[in-house]
This record gives sequence, structure tokens and C-alpha cells, in this order.
Amino acid sequence: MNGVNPALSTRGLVKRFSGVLASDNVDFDLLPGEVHAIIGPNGAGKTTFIKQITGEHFPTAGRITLGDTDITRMRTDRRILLGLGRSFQVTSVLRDLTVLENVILAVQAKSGHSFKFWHRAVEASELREPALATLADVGLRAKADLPSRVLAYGELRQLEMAMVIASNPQVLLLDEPMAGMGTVESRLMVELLQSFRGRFSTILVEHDMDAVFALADRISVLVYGRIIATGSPAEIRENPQVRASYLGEAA
Ligand SMILES: Nc1ncnc2c1ncn2[C@@H]1O[C@H](COP(=O)(O)OP(=O)(O)OP(=O)(O)O)[C@@H](O)[C@H]1O
Repeated sequence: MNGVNPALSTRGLVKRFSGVLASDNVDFDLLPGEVHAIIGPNGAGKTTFIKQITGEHFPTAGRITLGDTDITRMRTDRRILLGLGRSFQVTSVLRDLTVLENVILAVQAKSGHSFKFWHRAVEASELREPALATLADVGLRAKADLPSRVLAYGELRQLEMAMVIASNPQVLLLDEPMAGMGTVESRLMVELLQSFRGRFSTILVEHDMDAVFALADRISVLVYGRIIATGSPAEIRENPQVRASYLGEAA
């Protein structure tokens, strides 16, 4: 890897579900600061791969390393404390709290702050300031004091993103960030993710190929649990094996 230590890597990752080999000897490297997209047909094993990284599934064999730490069999909450950030579902936004309070809650959860009284957490400037800065990053600064329930769907997804990046994760897992979005919302999300360029080491799983090709520095193609190619968007677009087994059919 040219002497660069990956932010996250897997070696020989195997996940077997009775008859199905959902991960077939996956060697994967996420380089510092890159957006590395994983694409592949339905059932290729993308979700299974992500779930092994988050700790929702343990691999049948192989190894997962976050920085220098072997996390293969570590619990999810410990992985999060070590710097794994995962996009929340919209349902994790507490609708009765303000936009800012939701971000503060996310910062607080990661920082290990244990305030006995919630109002003290909301007032604590060491939580407030970074939360406000993060809201500015995602374009929601003006809505900080509104109850989250008044946000439009696209804004909720921006808030969700703020809640993930607020704790400055070393590795950001984005599992279908464009899911359920219309054209305009998707374009805004692509712009938002582009504004993060270089800031996070990001694994992106996404079915929207326009978004993938706009955002990814590198793309790995998963077919039947195996990575059949890894390369720049241009290399992947031109790869005959990828075209035959996946992109060709989509095009
Ligand atoms: N808990 C499970 N038990 C049994 N088989 C499973 C389980 N989870 C996934 N599989 C199988 O593993 C294979 C990979 O599934 P996975 O959901 O990881 O694919 P995917 O690439 O995420 O698909 P999609 O794009 O449709 O979300 C599929 O054949 C699936 O049926």
C-alpha cells in the first residue's frame, strides 16, 4: 500500500450463511481521506460486508482492522468509541428535541460525557460550540433552534449526517445515503458529501450510480461475495469484467 496505513482494512474476510457465501475472501483497504464506494448487484454481499465492519455480524473467518486495532470480534459500541461512525436512520432523530439538541446528544454519546441533567449538557459550551459548527457544515445552522419535527425529509437527512460527523469519526460508513430521496434532495446530498472531500475516510454503499461516480475516489465491485475489481471511477467504468457482470447490464 505504498507505505500508507489504511484507516480500515479487511483480510480474507469470509461470511457464510448456511449455503450462501456472502463474503468470499474479501481483502479491502480504505485509505486515509478517500471515499471508497462498494457497488454490486442485489444480493452481492454489500450489506453483509458493512455489518461485519459495524459488528452486527461476526465473520466466519478473516480479520478486520481499524487503524492499528483488530476489531474482528469487538462489540459495536466499542468500535464506535474507537472512531467508527455510521449513518443513522432518520428514526434516530428525536423529533421533540431541537435540531441542535439532537447533535449535542450525538456528540455527548461519543465523548463519554455523562451529564446527570440533560439541560446542563445542552448548555455546556464544549458540546454546544462543536455541535453548532457541525450544523453550519451541513447547512442547517439557521435551523438549530427549531424542533426537529418541522424539518423536511431532505433536512432530516442533513441532520442525520451532522449527527454522524459531529463526533469526528475516523471511518465513516455511509449505507445508502440517497435512499428514498428525490432528484433534488439527492443532488443536495451529493453536494454535501462532496464538501466533506478529504475530511473523512469513507465507505459508501449506494445504488445511485450517478452519486457513486460523482463521489468516489475508488470503487470496489462486489459480485457473489467477491471483489472482482477495485479502481478509480474511470478504471471501473472501462473494466470489461465489471461491464459484463454488472455495469453493462445497468447501462
Ligand atoms: N441473515 C442472513 N441469513 C441467511 N442469508 C443471508 C443473511 N443475510 C444475507 N444473506 C444472503 O447473503 C447474500 C448477500 O446478501 P446482502 O444483503 O449482503 O447483499 P447486498 O449486496 O447488500 O444486496 P442488496 O443490494 O439487495 O441490499 C444474499 O444471498 C442473501 O440472501
